Formats: sequence, structure tokens, C-alpha cells
Amino acid sequence: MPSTQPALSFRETTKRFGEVVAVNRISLDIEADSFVALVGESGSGKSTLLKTINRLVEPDEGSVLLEGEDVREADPPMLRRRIGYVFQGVGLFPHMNVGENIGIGPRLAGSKLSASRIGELLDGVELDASYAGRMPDELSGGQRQRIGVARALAGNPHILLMDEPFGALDPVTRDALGGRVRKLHDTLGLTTVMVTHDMAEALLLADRVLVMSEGRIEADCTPHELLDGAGGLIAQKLVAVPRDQAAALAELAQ
Ligand SMILES: Nc1ncnc2c1ncn2[C@@H]1O[C@H](COP(=O)(O)OP(=O)(O)OP(=O)(O)O)[C@@H](O)[C@H]1O
Repeated sequence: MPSTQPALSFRETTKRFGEVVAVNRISLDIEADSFVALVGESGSGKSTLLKTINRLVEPDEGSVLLEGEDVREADPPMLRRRIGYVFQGVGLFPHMNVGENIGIGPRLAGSKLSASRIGELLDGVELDASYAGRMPDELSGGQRQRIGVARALAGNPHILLMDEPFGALDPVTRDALGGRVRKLHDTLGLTTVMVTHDMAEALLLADRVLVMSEGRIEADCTPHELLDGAGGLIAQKLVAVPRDQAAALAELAQ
């Protein structure tokens, strides 16, 4: 029987930084296998909410449950194995080659990835196994970002968290890598939460779009619902950007 337990649950989760309420009493469940995009203007609390999942941020109030278990109760190395994390800039260790960078999580947990497993992870992000021997400064930004995804998946996580993972990439690379990550999400049966500024990316990749504003969830809709006009003013202002661009392009093409 398929499990009906949510992969992630926020329960009145709150985080303040001084006077700023970055995350304001958020409660919601995220279903296993879903791909959720977190969008909203700069400073709306997206990254802070994401980081409460892997405990880079500890909530002041409320809790976060991972497959029913309070993340505060989970052993941190276990949590890192269950949750892959990709962020803008990737943070590869410059003195380690690609293979060593991909294997860093398992190595810290006391196991060594085999060359064939590293090859498999590279293949997952459409890079040849020979990349394992390259140094990070021999890679393009897009390739580094791919390595970041491979590294996040090295421990066979159930959950993939991504914080503006494609933000610094050119549009073609960004689009290709986004599509690749969506495929990996589907084939590996991941639950993915992705922070993005880009509503078009959210609409194209996600099953569910959460729009944040001032620490709260303003809209919680499927891409179809958003395109049909749901979600309220803030969400619709964000949807208008790609829609207006598409309309302008269609006009130009006539
Ligand atoms: N470590 C911190 N110390 C103090 N304030 C912080 C810290 N991290 C975040 N904030 C504040 O919390 C609020 C939410 O920030 P957060 O980074 O979560 O927003 P965001 O929606 O991810 O923004 P962006 O899209 O610009 O990355 C902002 O007002 C920010 O300045």
C-alpha cells in the first residue's frame, strides 16, 4: 500500500531575525513524490523556510516533520543522508576533484563511493564518467551546478532541496538542467522543494507552487490553477511576467 504520510510537514513554523519575521506560522504538508516550487519576492522568506527542513535554520516556534519525525529529534548525519541540498554557487571544494567532491557526504559518514557509483551519478546529470578526475576550476558554471546535483544525490536521499539552483546560469543551460532535474525527480521518486525567483521555471517544473510574501504562504496552487487565474493578486503579478513575455513574443512572430 502506498504511504499516505506526508514527506514533509510544517507545523506553525516560525523564524524571526530580530524584528523581522522571516517565516510566520507556516503550516502545510508536502506529499511524497511531489515537486514543489517556492516563489516570491526577495526577502519573502523562501530560503529561510527551506533551511528549516535540513536544520541550517532552527525555528523559534513550531516544528518541521520529515516523514513524520521531528527534524530536531533526527541525528544530523542521518538527516544529511535523507536530504540532498543544492544551492546557488554549489560550494565545491577547489582542492578536491569532481569524484571526491561528489563523494564527500558518504565519506564524512564513513563510506567510500565506488568509481562506478560516481560514474552513475555523473551519468544522471548527463556528464561523462571522465569528469570524475577533473578539478572544479576546469568546469563551466553549468557543469559545476550539475556536480552539485550529483553530490546532493550521492547518499540516495528521499528529499531534494534546491535553493536557486540555476540562478546564475544562462537561459539555455538553465532550461536543460531544470528539465534534467525534473527527470531525476521522477525516476528516483524524490520529493523536491525548489526555491526560485522565476515563475516560468516554477510553472514548467513543479506540481505545486507555493507563493510566499512576508513570511507567509500567499498562494498554494498547481501550475494549471495559477494559469487559470487563481492564487490572488501577488501570485497573479508573478504569473503575469512570463505570460506577458510569451504574448509579446507571439506578437513579434506574427
Ligand atoms: N541570517 C540572517 N540574519 C538576519 N536576517 C536574516 C537572515 N537570514 C534571512 N534574514 C532576513 O529574513 C528575511 C527572509 O530572508 P530569506 O533569505 O529567507 O528570503 P528569500 O525570500 O529567500 O530572499 P531571496 O529571494 O532574496 O533569497 C529577510 O528580511 C532577510 O533579510
